[in-house]
Amino acid sequence: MTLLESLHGPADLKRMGQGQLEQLAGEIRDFLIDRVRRSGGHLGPNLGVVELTLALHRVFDSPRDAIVFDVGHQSYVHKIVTGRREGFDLLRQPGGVAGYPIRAESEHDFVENSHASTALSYVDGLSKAFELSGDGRHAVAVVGDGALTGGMCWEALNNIAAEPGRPVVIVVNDNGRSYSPTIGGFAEHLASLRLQPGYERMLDGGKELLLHTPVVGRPIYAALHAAKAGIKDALSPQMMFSDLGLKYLGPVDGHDLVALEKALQAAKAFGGPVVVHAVTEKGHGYPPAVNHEADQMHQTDPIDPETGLPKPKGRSWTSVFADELAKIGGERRDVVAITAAMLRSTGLEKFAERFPDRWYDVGIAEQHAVTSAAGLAMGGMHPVVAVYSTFLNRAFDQLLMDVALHRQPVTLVLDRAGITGPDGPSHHGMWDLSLLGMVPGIRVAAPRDAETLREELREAVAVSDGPTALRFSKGSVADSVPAVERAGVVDVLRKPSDGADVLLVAVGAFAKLGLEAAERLADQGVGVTVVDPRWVVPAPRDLVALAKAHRLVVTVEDSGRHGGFGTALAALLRDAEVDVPLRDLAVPQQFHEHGSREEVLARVGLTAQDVARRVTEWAANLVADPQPEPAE
Ligand SMILES: Cc1ncc(C[n+]2csc(CCOP(=O)(O)OP(=O)(O)O)c2C)c(N)n1
Ligand SMILES: CC(=O)[C@@H](O)[C@H](O)COP(=O)(O)O
Ligand SMILES: [Mg+2]
Repeated sequence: MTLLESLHGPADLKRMGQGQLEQLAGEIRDFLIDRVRRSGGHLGPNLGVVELTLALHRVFDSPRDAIVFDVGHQSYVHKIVTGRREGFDLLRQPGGVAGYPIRAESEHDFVENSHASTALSYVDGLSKAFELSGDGRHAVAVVGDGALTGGMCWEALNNIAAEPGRPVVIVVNDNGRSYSPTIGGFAEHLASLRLQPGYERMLDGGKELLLHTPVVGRPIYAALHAAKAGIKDALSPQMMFSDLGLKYLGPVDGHDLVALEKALQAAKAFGGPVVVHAVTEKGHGYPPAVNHEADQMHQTDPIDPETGLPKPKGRSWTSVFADELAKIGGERRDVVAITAAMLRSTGLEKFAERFPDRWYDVGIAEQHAVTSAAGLAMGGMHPVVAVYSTFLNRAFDQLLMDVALHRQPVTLVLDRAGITGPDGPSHHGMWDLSLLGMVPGIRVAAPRDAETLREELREAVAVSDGPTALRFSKGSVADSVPAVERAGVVDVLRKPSDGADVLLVAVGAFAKLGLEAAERLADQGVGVTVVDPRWVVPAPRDLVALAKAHRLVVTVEDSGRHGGFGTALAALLRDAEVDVPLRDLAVPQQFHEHGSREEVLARVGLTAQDVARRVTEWAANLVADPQPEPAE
């Protein structure tokens, strides 16, 4: 039996000797590589925290002590240590362990939200609760150097530093990268600390020397020890943490189990807020990850054992956007691009390569990204801010009050809109249409294929009197879906020659799903007109006339139902006093567990078969008359 097989919980870990721990770390690395190559996932980040996680669970007593992982994508080792090794056979799949902490999975898991920069706020709150309950529990945050570029971290630090008696342990997992190298002044500060390896060791060495120097050694040591704090600050680089009043321990080699345990024990005993600065390497122990030129396998798809590379996928929505924006950049010098630490994965890399002085990486700081964009727009630029749909939530007030209130020409490109899949409930892009529908003056497009993405992106960056947004799904771009005719700004995708009772309005990537449903319904004798509104906020008025010419309107969208497109179109028809019944099919307003995109869509009833079945039910209830008004 391997040590990994004998590991059923943190207690087993605490009984292991140094040699066993080193062996266990190797077995865990082999296990991670094997499982993640098969299922996909965050291989790089988790290989980087093997020793750190083992040390954390040996020094602290989870779940009595709360260990909170920021983002949570680096919690695989934590899951292995807390008895969930078997669940990795179906990592990020239904029935297997999630790729992030899940409270229902284990009492050792505290935070499920994968949005970055929250861990310090959680441990601030937890430590206050532990202090009030007086049971001496520790609140420990594991926060990456990337997450530390998020504003919430500094809001939390401002509070944590104000309470010198509150035992908060902040473990900075510093591997120098988010996806790509972490940017900004703070990242440079951390780097300067990394470059002062073990000035603690230097101080300890001086102490040993003096204590062994006869006669004069001890008095000199005593004098220096009394002045240690001043000496240390003089020797150590200017440190933000200590200037904030936080005890700083480090930098510590994040792959040295002994050093890590020593630092964490000191932090645990300190009795106040303390930062342990662990220097780690993303992908550590696996050269294909360490040397991975783009992002050190921050997130890898399943790897083909034949080629040793991720399995090829179709052309992505992101790549279509990337190419078109780069072309636009050559035509429009005012167009600039902003990323929140996700240059490649949001498709801005090509633009950045072609226009090196017209793009900005602001760190994991979506709020700052949007308001900075408002500033760029006020200065005469047209910023394109590319973020994943779910992360726009973070910057809603900035969009509403810093961009839209000032009618600034900022374009948001929302990748991963709709159900994403393996990254679970906090990653599905199901909130953007509900949020954007509240923003006065914004115009939002939902392209259905590559051609409409190109067209609607150009239309968006041509708008100069207010914000615009585009939303498209994760993964491979939909096959081209041609229009058979236009009705104003609306594309008609299917129009039965013998008329139709049902108007099916399919939003964005769901155009193809709408057409497939219409074919199923035609086989059952139900006539369906399928249209793509293209611009979905505000709902286009051309849909009013189309609705009047049918007996039932059905909308289908890859977005949350509450405040979605269906809700908006129902309001438009109501205001136009059109009393054709409308039924809206959308993502149920709940948190949806991980699975593949297809599995989750099937789970929530958004397949062509589901749509056809629901429309059949609704069409069957249509009264015999009145006949629809003739098309205008
Ligand atoms: C608000 C928000 N924006 C973007 C992301 C996407 N994201 C996931 S992990 C990551 C990088 C995190 O870097 P770091 O905190 O240094 O952790 P590491 O991967 O290096 O362990 C990013 C940008 C996110 N999870 N949350
Ligand atoms: C943890 C995180 O926010 C991302 O790394 C997430 O896994 C999205 O990955 P995709 O880029 O594959 O959608
Ligand atoms: Mg990092």
